[in-house]
Formats: sequence, C-alpha cells, structure tokens
Amino acid sequence: MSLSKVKHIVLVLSGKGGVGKSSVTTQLALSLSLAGHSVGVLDVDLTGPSIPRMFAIEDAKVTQAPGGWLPIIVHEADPSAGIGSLRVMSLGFLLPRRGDAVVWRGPKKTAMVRQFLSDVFWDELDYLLIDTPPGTSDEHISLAETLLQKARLDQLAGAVVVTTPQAVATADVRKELNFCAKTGIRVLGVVENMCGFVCPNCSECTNIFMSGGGEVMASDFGVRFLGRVPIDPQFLVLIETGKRPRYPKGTAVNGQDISTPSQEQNGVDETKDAALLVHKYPACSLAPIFKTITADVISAVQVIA
Ligand SMILES: Nc1ncnc2c1ncn2[C@@H]1O[C@H](COP(=O)(O)OP(=O)(O)OP(=O)(O)O)[C@@H](O)[C@H]1O
Ligand code: SF4
Repeated sequence: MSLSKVKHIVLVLSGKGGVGKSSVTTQLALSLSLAGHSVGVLDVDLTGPSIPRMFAIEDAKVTQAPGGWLPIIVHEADPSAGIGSLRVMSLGFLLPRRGDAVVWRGPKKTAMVRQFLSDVFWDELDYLLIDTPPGTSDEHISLAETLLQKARLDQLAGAVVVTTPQAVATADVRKELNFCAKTGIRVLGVVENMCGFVCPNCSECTNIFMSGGGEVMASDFGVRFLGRVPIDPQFLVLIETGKRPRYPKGTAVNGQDISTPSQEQNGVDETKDAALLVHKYPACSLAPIFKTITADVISAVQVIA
C-alpha cells in the first residue's frame, strides 16, 4: 500500500478558497525538507491544482512503476547539507491542459482521491502533506473520510487549518474546526495568512485587517495558534514568476538582512529552484515566519505521536 512507509500525514485545510492553503503547504514542505526531513506533497485540490505551478514543475510527466505512480522529484536528499528529499504528486500532472479545473461530480472526485491514496508510490517519508480542496461541504467530509480510511491511525498526525483575518471575522474558521471535529481529524493548529502587508519599499509590515482574531479563535477551540503570515507582494512574484524577489539594500526581517545580493555575489541562477531560495538565503520576508511555523507543526505532531 502506497502510504505504508509514511510516518506522519498532515492535512492542510481551509474553509474557503484563496486563503493561501497551497502556499502554506508549499512553504511547510520546503521548511520541513530544509530541516532534514523527507517530504511528500499530495495535491488533491481537484478544483484547481496549483501545487505544480508553485514548485515550478508544471511540465513534469508522471510515470508508472510496478509500485504505482512515481511522484515528481523536486529535489533529492542532501545529507551533507542537512536537506531531506521533496516529492510531489498532483492531479495537475494528469490533466490534459495546464490550468484545467476538474468539473466532475462528487463520486468521481472521491474515486480519484481513493486512487491517489492507493496508487502513488511514496517510499519512505517523514511527512506527507495533503493539500485538500477548500470547503466544508458533504463532499469534503467524504473526501476526508476516504483519507482517514486509507491511513493507519498512528500515521494521521492531523490538520493545519489555514485562514485569513476576514475568514475569522466571517466565522469560516469555526466551520473548519467543526468540520475537523465531525470527521475525527485532530487539529495541529491554525495559521492566519495574509495578516498585514509587507511594504515592498521599506519592508514595514502594516495591519490592514483586524489582527489577532485567529489567536483568540484558536484559544476558544483549545487548539494551537501556529502564527500569522503577512501579505508580501514579493512572495507573489516568487510564486508566480519563479524569479527571486528583490529587496532594497538594508531590508531586514527579524533582524536578518534580506536585501538582494547580486547574482554574481550569491552565485545562484535566480530562475531556478526559486521556491527553495525562499528558505536558503532567505530570499523572502516570509521565510523566517514559515520556519517558526514549521517548527511548531513538528512539535504538535510529536506531542500527538
Ligand atoms: N502571504 C502571502 N503573501 C503574498 N501572496 C500570497 C500569500 N499567501 C498566498 N498568496 C498568493 O495568493 C494566491 C492564492 O494563494 P493559494 O493558491 O495558496 O490559495 P489557496 O487557498 O490554496 O487557493 P485555492 O482555493 O485555489 O486552493 C496565490 O497567488 C498566492 O501566491
Ligand atoms: S511602509 Fe514605508 S515605504 Fe511603505 S508606504 Fe509606508 S512609509 Fe512608505
């Protein structure tokens, strides 16, 4: 069975679309692998699989082996650098055209998720992150139940719930947390994304929406608050164009200088491994934030394990 060698399965959930679930999945995956863990990402967001685009592997072709579909390798493990391997499987690889969205009815979607969980050959993994479709409808419940049936109880670490400050205000997070309770999924914690705005000129972070709601909500439900992630327009540049974001001289985040050195200085091809650059240099103001969130997720998983 394809999941038998996976140690910890973490679902990434959101009550509604566009809150940054796939971005958080991508950054968690990179942080985990850069902390030395072997990581797989399974994209079952059939409504619009964006994970291949975020890892800049949209054109990759999935192949079959006797053990199942082979996930796409983002990078191999590099023990000397303390980096674990990173592999990705997404419905996006199986769609005939880039950017196609699936318009199947519920039973067909459930069948596809079942197949994904049974037929991908993951090999040994410390963490498998599953990017789920947004929402909390009956269809999502049946998808979550399918996931739960396919994995052993000791493998199911739980869910990271992603929200935005507006979603907190409109009680979408409550729906997500109730969804977890209804389906028996443990909640590892809540991430509040797009909380505040990092100015591209001076890297000052300004709260545009009400801040702090996610933390209060998490405490009301007795779950961890994993942290808030501001909107950084440069992060969008990185994800959408695959190019390294540029910060003016003197830009610092958490006391760390992130101003962009010249390509000659860092000796890196800025058009390649862009997502990896987020953590390596770090090239984006969000890198230290995701690093802290990832450490918290690991400790939540270990408390449960
Ligand atoms: N903190 C952030 N700063 C800047 N841009 C962000 C941030 N988080 C997400 N984005 C951008 O917002 C857009 C939506 O994010 P993403 O695709 O991760 O959301 P999602 O919840 O997975 O959406 P979907 O409902 O389509 O699955 C993307 O273009 C992404 O790059
Ligand atoms: S955050 Fe700084 S650079 Fe950005 S608009 Fe305000 S003062 Fe200007």
